[in-house]
Amino acid sequence: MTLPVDADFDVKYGIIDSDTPPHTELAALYRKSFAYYTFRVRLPSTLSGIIASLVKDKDELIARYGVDAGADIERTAAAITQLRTDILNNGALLLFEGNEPDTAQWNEFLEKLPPQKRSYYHACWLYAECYMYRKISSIFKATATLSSYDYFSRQKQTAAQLSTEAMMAVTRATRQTIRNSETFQQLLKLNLWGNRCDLSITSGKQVKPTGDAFDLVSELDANLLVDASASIWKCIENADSDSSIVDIVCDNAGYELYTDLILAEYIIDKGLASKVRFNVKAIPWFISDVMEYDYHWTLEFLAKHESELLRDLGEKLQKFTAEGKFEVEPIEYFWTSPYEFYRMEQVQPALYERLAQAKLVIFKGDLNYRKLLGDFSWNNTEPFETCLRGFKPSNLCTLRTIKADLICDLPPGKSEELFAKDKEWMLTGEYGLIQFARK
Ligand SMILES: O=P(O)(O)OC[C@@]1(O)O[C@H](CO)[C@@H](O)[C@@H]1O
Repeated sequence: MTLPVDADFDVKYGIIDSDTPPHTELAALYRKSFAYYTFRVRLPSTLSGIIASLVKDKDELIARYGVDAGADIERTAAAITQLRTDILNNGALLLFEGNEPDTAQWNEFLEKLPPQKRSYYHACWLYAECYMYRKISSIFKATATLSSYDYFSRQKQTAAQLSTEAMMAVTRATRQTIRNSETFQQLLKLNLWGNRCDLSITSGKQVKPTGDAFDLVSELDANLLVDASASIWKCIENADSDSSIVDIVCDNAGYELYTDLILAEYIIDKGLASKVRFNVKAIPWFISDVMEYDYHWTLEFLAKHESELLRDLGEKLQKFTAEGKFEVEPIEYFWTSPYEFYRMEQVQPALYERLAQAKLVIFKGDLNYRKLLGDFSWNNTEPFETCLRGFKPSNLCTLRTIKADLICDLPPGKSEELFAKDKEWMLTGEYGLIQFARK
């Protein structure tokens, strides 16, 4: 984390020169936090990337959306440049104006924030970062020609294409599997480490999965700091459960989504559930998050692949989707709201009740982890249950590679040991967690 040296900035915006204090909301207010680095460096770079690709793809966009798109591209690039400037100047989190389905919910949320906490550096990190992605979406939605354009789609598709080798190796290794705890735990871990390939952590730079995925899973066991995979197996193989549904709350497209599909295929093939539901994002989100279109694009990518192995897999998964064994859930704006999950029952009771139908809910990735823990600096040994603050619609687990400075449920001394080796160990995605909470 190389930070810009600008004492004036810190003085002007009241930045505190410390880590996030214990038991405090995470915020870019703390100079030594990852949130500060995110707002000073990562997000401005993400926005520059969007502007650059609008300029680069202008002709293609005009060919696709018509000549009026030319002016919309100019306006959009200007609005995103403004957003970047606002972030670099600790601007306010203003109310949204468009008539998108979630505008009222967002505005109600923003209006309830204390006025002194309604700016990028003073708001809770989770709120301010979600706000930025919602704001980008509103800029595109306000145009006549680009309102349905997914400005991250090319990056997501490239990520999938770059993963072909890894996909072939994993597909080959999983055509004949056994229904047992060991195999299930391996696939769960494969799925966990798939979360390393996220584009928002690199501000959009591609990450190519290399090496044999299953060898890597074994090698990475030492980096798995909490491993509740055996308890998750017990939960899912339990024949007494009334429910036969597993929910996956998805994170990234590309290789990670592929590993979600492989885990889901196993769950269906081995009769561990009759349906796997995929919960995807309503708007382009944290660069690489899965939207409904990405799900179908990925199945099509596999089904039309030159490799017979991937083609067979793609066709099988398309059939699962047509038969309702795999289901993409209807658009749900709660996932792209700023709310922590402990507030779901109150804010979006229908979603809470829907998750309660599942025998297991799998939360993927770092941002979902932040929402489970509520972007809060828990003590690193505090129990997962405590940190969920009562959120437990069903049995739930989290598969998260660690890319942000919050954590819980570690064995005493572990965090200190890792900090002694590398003071940035929480930011690299090299370490992972599989945590579980029984309903
Ligand atoms: O949810 P994901 O894809 O695993 O990670 C999202 C992420 O890159 O974005 C956040 C910061 O911008 C971090 O919490 C995390 O590193």
